[in-house]
Amino acid sequence: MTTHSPLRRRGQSDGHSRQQSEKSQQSDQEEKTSLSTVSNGTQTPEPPSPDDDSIMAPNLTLPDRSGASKVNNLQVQPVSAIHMRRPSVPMMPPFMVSAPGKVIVYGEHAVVHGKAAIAASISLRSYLHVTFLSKSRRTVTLRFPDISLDHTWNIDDLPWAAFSHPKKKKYYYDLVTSLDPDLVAAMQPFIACVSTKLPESDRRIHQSSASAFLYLFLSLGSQKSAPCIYTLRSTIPIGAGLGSSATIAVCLSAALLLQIRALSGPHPDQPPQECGLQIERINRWAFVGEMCIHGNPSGVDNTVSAGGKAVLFKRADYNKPPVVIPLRNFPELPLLLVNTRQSRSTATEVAKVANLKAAHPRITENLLDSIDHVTESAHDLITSPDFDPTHPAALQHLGELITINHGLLVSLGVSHPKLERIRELIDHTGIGWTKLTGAGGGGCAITILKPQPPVRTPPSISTIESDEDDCEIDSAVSEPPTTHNILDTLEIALEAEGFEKFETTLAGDGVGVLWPAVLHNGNEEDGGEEIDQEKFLRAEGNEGIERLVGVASSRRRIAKEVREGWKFWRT
Ligand SMILES: Nc1ncnc2c1ncn2[C@@H]1O[C@H](COP(=O)(O)OP(=O)(O)O)[C@@H](O)[C@H]1O
Ligand SMILES: C[C@@](O)(CCOP(=O)(O)O)CC(=O)O
Repeated sequence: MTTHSPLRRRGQSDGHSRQQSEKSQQSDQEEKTSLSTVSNGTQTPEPPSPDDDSIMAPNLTLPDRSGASKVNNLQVQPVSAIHMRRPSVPMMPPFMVSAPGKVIVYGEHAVVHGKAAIAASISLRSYLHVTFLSKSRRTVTLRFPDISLDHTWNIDDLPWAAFSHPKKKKYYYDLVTSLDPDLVAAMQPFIACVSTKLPESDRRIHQSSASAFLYLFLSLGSQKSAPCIYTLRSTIPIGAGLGSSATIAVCLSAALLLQIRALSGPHPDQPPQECGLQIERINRWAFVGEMCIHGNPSGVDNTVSAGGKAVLFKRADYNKPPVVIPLRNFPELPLLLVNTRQSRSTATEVAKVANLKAAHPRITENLLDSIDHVTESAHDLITSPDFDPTHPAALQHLGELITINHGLLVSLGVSHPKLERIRELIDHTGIGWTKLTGAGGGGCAITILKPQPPVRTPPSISTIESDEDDCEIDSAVSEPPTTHNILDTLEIALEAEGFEKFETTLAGDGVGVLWPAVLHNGNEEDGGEEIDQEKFLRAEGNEGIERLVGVASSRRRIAKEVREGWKFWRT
């Protein structure tokens, strides 16, 4: 099948959309730049027109409204098959977007006290698949199997009047920094009916994801919005400090903005400045989605998720927006991420540090200052003109800062026995430098991996007891170990203690687009493998998701290599 402008309907020309006439009314410079890029005919997707009877859709059974998580009995007709029968009918094939999670590499907690922090994207990602339905459906469905959410609204019932009222209407180019209480109230009945039969805690999770979607859908769409199914799956553990909620918000923002043709590209030769504008627009609306889930987010998670790479983040004055400086030179370092599976509350951990500061002001302030120096040192190195991330001394420097930062966080009292146990297991292998990431008190630890296998023979991990004195070196290991087999052994040890290990990279791409949802996996029929909703839902676990739609090329070792089909805005 063709991959050229698949969503452009017959008879439509560039630059005559509803959005473009809206655009002509606004005045800010950012929009003027963008307007010209859209009308330049970049591959900006076209939305379906509700008046266009020619739009065909996959033949989906009606979604289950019971809130059950099971995959419905979907009968998705391959787009190419429909094409063959009715070549003259324009099609609305599904498309996908994807956004990465994040880790705080240096500076958590200190950042709460006005110091800088560095956060970077990771290669664990959320993937959103958008399936178009025939216009007669008039429904929009959220299908989020990770949290067992499956809910359908009738588009015509939604509170469009409230959201399109001239005093309330926000456009895709607007900067929205707070949720409008009247709009939240208008939306509330449609959120209250989501997953009503579930226990309170689960219902809250469902309803916060649903409200992020609905607020964006009602703000960016119109009553004429295309009936669609939004299916989301993620390889990011939820609530482990990896910014899972921000990835949902970024995916929804990007998908909805693409559907209303408010974005240009992405395409490989798009100028970086133009790419930056698209990312900024996605990020603005992702922040709105984050506010629906979190109330008062700092904005760092959605910024890293939308733009990828890394940022220096600082909020000296809580009455002003944070300072966010992109770190384009941040190296794509290999990273080991271990989830303690110990739930924690960010608020509790932040309060611990505040209490320590009240009890020991000078000492705590010195610890926070030292963390600031750690972040500053990493920042100075990364931004120095002769920085070479492949140079062992540079990596050693960044690694040592990781170790120092962890020690300072321990002193602040925000580690946890499980985090210390993970650090102990990893330190004994000598494969890298480990610290807790995020709030601590549970959550995740990160290890920046050394490029070469360690020269010394590591201990057999099973012999590492919690007490350091009991550690024994297993001299039976005769072959020099490779990083690969150390990691395999480590995985077994970590899993045996209930931890979850992920191998990922730091500072990769931000939001990505797969338009249409077709991938070239080497084993497909002519033109690529179509990713329909059914296939996407059937992919087993994180590995299945990565194998089916993952952005990383199997030859990922080559920096920046992504799977053919996925496109990114790169600045
Ligand atoms: N895979 C997912 N599917 C649907 N919703 C998700 C998913 N991941 C995260 N969310 C939403 O984000 C919320 C988690 O946010 P939070 O507790 O801040 O964790 P994190 O630190 O991972 O962002 C969930 O309650 C849910 O509303
Ligand atoms: C402890 C803190 O610095 C980071 C918390 O990160 P997370 O909630 O674990 O992703 C708090 C904050 O920056 O808001």
